Amino acid sequence: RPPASSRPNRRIVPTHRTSHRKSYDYASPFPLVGRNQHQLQRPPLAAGPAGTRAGMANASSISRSLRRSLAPDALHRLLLQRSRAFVTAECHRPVVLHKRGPDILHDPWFNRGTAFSMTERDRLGLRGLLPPSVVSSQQQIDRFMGDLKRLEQNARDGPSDTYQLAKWRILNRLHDRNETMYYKVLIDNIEEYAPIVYTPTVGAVCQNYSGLFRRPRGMYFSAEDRGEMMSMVYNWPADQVDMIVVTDGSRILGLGDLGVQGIGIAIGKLDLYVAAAGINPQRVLPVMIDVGTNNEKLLKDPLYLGLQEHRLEGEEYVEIIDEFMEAVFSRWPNVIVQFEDFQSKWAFRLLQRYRKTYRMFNDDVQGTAGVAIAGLLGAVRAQGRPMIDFPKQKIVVAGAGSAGIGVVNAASRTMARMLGNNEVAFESARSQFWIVDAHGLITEERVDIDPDARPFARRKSELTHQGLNEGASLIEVVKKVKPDVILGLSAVGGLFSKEVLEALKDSSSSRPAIFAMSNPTKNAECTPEEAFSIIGEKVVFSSGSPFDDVDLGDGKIGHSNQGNNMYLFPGIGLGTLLSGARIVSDGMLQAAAER
Ligand SMILES: NC(=O)C1=CN([C@@H]2O[C@H](COP(=O)(O)OP(=O)(O)OC[C@H]3O[C@@H](n4cnc5c(N)ncnc54)[C@H](O)[C@@H]3O)[C@@H](O)[C@H]2O)C=CC1
Ligand SMILES: CC(=O)C(=O)O
Ligand SMILES: [Mg+2]
Repeated sequence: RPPASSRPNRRIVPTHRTSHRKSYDYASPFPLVGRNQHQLQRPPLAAGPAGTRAGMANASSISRSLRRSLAPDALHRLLLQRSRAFVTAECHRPVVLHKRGPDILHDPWFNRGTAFSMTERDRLGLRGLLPPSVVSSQQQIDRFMGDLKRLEQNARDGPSDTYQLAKWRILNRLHDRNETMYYKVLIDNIEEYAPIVYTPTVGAVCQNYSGLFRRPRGMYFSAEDRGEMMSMVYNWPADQVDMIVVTDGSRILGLGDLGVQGIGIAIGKLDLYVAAAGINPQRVLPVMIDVGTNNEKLLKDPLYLGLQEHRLEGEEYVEIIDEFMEAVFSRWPNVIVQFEDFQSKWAFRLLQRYRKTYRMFNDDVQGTAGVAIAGLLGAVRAQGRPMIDFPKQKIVVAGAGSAGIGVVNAASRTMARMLGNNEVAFESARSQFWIVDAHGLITEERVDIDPDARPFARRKSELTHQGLNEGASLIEVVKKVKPDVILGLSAVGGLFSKEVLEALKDSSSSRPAIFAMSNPTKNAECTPEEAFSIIGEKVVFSSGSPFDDVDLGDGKIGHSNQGNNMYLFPGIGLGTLLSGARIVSDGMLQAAAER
């Protein structure tokens, strides 16, 4: 290792192979960081204070008699001059670096983080281990200072948000230092810290990721990496990877397109794989596929760490995902890939494209459905009815995206199975669902109906009988249908308004159920306080992000349950891994939900 005085400015030369070492002698015109850039980034030089290594080295380079004969300020000037000459000379000598890839990123002597140039990333085995954007050291400092200052400001959710982010940061730092200890803390306190490493705090983390970014975790594949992915996967240090959670950042929780910052959700989900399913932390890999972002704010943000261009679409997009899948399965043929928070149009298409070939599943479509079915069956039991009554439940679903349609698809199949698994059973099961999206009730009269929603569009004949029309509002639907359950996967906070909840009082169920499943907390369709205060203690309540139970007085508690795919995906991954299943089938998810 070089002397302390010269560390930050040394040029970095990979010498992991002897052949490289030979060719990189000091005289060679080494094409590393451009020399100019290197000099521009050099901090001002000064003699180290007496007593430090740098100071001692320089002081001892002046003879004792000269030191005695000089006035203190003259001696100081001379020291300064000599130390400059020394450091400047040192700066021009390349560092002989015996490390590659993550080892460099974890070494504070050599790590430059996002300031590593693309050529350095290629030479040092770092490609894919950092977000794609290359920033200057000044930008790195700006990001750090912004983050430091943010602690003093109120973030999106008010003061408590800042506090949660601070907790996340402390946990994250522990993860950087000692992963075993991190997971022990998480496992022993899972109820307390799941809301920090996962929803809701992970939402704020993703929103602020470019500011919070310190050390990269996971891999980044960008549109610029086309044709390189097969070799890039070998930059990951683990020979065995069991679980990958991949996102393209296009729909992070209910927060929309967060681009490269969505990596936070993949990290959070994998934390739960380790803490809840006992997957070896050395065998998990969070992945971000950066194909740009359509978030105008991020496109203009100088600190944004992803590609600052609009999202790729169409075949170009699919080719990138194809290349990624081929690359990871070629290096780790037994890996399981969980797709997470892809916007709905791609969630369904990619699931259909890969599900029969690769060990993969889509958590938002399939994991959410499994958890919702488990909750719906629990609600039947809470009504004191036998499970076989499930196909009689009337369910209104607000939201027809990947999650809403995923739930309706899978829940109707569960009903149909209970009814005999034939065509009549499917038709009967279908008619138990009313889907309302941003344009109201979806019926077969809907123009440009989404093909995934079409099978569940209400038939014209049913509409007259029910007194409903195409596009009917959620309130109208709840009033007319008197559902047993209203289930929100709309990402619209407060959608289950006072009027909707009042209408639910007329439910035909003895214990109507409300599943306000949208995340994070602010996007919940209603709070448990609202539900219990309007409908009363008989309501069964569950939400995507955790809420406290409600004190109903007289020693009664209104239980606030959590309905989140986190109760399912770790088990799906673990089960697939242990069973050696070649694909993740619908049957596996149904079985998991029923268990
Ligand atoms: N609790 C859980 O385990 C999970 C929760 N989610 C949450 O579900 C939400 C939606 O996710 P995606 O389906 O992927 O999103 P998406 O954006 O594809 O779908 C949202 C749907 O809500 C509809 N919508 C918008 N405004 C509406 C309104 N006023 N009334 C009724 N419907 C309205 C839209 O038309 C669209 O169909 C997100 O907030 C996400 O966090 C998603 C997966 C799992
Ligand atoms: C929980 C989850 O997967 C989501 O909100 O997208
Ligand atoms: Mg999700």
